[in-house]
Amino acid sequence: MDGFPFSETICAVATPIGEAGIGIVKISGPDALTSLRRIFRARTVADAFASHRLHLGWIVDPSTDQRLDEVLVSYMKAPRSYTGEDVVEINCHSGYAILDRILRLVLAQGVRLAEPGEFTRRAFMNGRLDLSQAEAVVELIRSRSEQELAIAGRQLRGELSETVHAWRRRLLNIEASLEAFLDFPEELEEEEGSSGHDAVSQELRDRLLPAVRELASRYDEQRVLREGLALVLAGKPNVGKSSLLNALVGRDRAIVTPIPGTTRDIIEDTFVIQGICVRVLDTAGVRSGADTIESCGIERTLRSVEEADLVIWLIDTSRPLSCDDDLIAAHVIRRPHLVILNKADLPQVIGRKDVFDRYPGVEHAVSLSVLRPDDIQQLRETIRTRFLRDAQLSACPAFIPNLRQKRALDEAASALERAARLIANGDFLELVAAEVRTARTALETIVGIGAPEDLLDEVFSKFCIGK
Ligand SMILES: Nc1nc2c(c(=O)[nH]1)N(C=O)[C@@H](CNc1ccc(C(=O)N[C@@H](CCC(=O)O)C(=O)O)cc1)CN2
Ligand SMILES: Nc1nc2c(ncn2[C@@H]2O[C@H](COP(=O)(O)OP(=O)(O)OP(=O)(O)O)[C@@H](O)[C@H]2O)c(=O)[nH]1
Ligand SMILES: [Mg+2]
Repeated sequence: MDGFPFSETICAVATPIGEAGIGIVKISGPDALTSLRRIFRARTVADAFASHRLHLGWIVDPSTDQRLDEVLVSYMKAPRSYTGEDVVEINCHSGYAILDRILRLVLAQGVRLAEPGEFTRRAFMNGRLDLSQAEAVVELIRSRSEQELAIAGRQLRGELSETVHAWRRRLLNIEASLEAFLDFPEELEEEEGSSGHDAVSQELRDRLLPAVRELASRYDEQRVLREGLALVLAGKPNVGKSSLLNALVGRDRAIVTPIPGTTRDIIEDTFVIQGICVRVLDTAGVRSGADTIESCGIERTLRSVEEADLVIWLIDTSRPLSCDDDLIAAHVIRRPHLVILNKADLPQVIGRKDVFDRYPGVEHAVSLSVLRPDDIQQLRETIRTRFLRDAQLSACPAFIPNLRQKRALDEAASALERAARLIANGDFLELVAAEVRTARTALETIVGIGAPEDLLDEVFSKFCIGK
């Protein structure tokens, strides 16, 4: 990546590559307009390229003068653009060959291909958005549910940034007071007594610390709203796990056969219950004496059970319980779980009592047939009320930090705690000041102030090309 301010002009396809109504090739940097001029013939012969207007014309191959595609082009002159640089967008027809051809024509003008997230990284470097807003852009793109979208939207609008900036200003004020105490210790003692200390100590311990902690705690409490609920379907072979996956997501996602051991690997899909995303994992049936491939699958199943927010353990009630069920039970009971007594439509060999007697740790069991749509509807309702209610109730007012932000908040909280303790013990103010500074620096990484290169690399590597 070249130095700031950037001298290189970058380009990328900003839309999914494939057949679609329109595709966009985006160019940003000092040579954006010059490179466009070489490959664009406006329909009307106006030489001046008005900024923030759409221009209709043709993309032409300058070496052959062949017209390739009729396009609409926009030019956004610096600094009034997304990146803060000169930006050109070519709105062409979308298809593999045409997008590839236009992109290569742009590259041939001395423009280089953008790295993932590089447009947004430039926007960040030019002060168009801060780091938490840049992260919000990715999270907005990744959102699959109303809830995720709402959180990303709040972050993009700068809600987190405002909170962090307000805390930062207060910490800067505290640092200034501490400096003053250090420079004029006699004034502090004579005129203010220890009240100066008290004010600082109260501000740190009673106001800032609880606020920072509260925001950090939302990550653990409401992570499901941000990341979705990880739901794992587990059970012996042939109990109906894959049938349940298909029923929940409403399409034929996994292969279903009467042969036990059909699913060998983890199959993942998502569905949404009342605005909350549920990531559902169908797994290989657990049984002893399986072949090598199947055993690997079983190992994966047990691992995913450990990581699940909720495990649905399916039991086939038309067959007796066995030692394979005991093995599954041992893993499932330690996790939040729901037992499904499946195949209720068949003659029943075991009942609810058999399960509760054999596995005292089981908390909740529902009897149903995965083949009946009404039963699936009922199951969605059970998942919602039993496992998502808390999340939904507390959803509306609160912003929820992501993992990176939570770590920064934790770091700030620890430093604030140490600072408050030092000042209460009457320790050296230099030490207090150092902790306050540590807290401030941790908070600053959230919005990207003084963010080191590798942090930026990490954040922007999550972006797609063309963003
Ligand atoms: N065609 C297109 N659609 C798009 C984008 C884009 O880059 N191109 N966006 C890309 O993500 C999003 C819109 N976000 C944008 C945010 C800021 C600016 C922008 O030009 N900001 C200038 C102010 C412009 C003005 O003065 O009116 C600025 O911040 O200085 C443009 C798009 C979604 N849709
Ligand atoms: N009668 C009846 N058959 C069911 C029910 N649920 C699933 N089945 C049948 O049971 C068989 C096995 O279903 P799958 O969904 O493939 O079972 P699985 O648990 O994914 O099996 P493995 O992938 O082998 O672990 C299929 O023939 C399904 O049609 C049910 O509620 N009632
Ligand atoms: Mg299966």
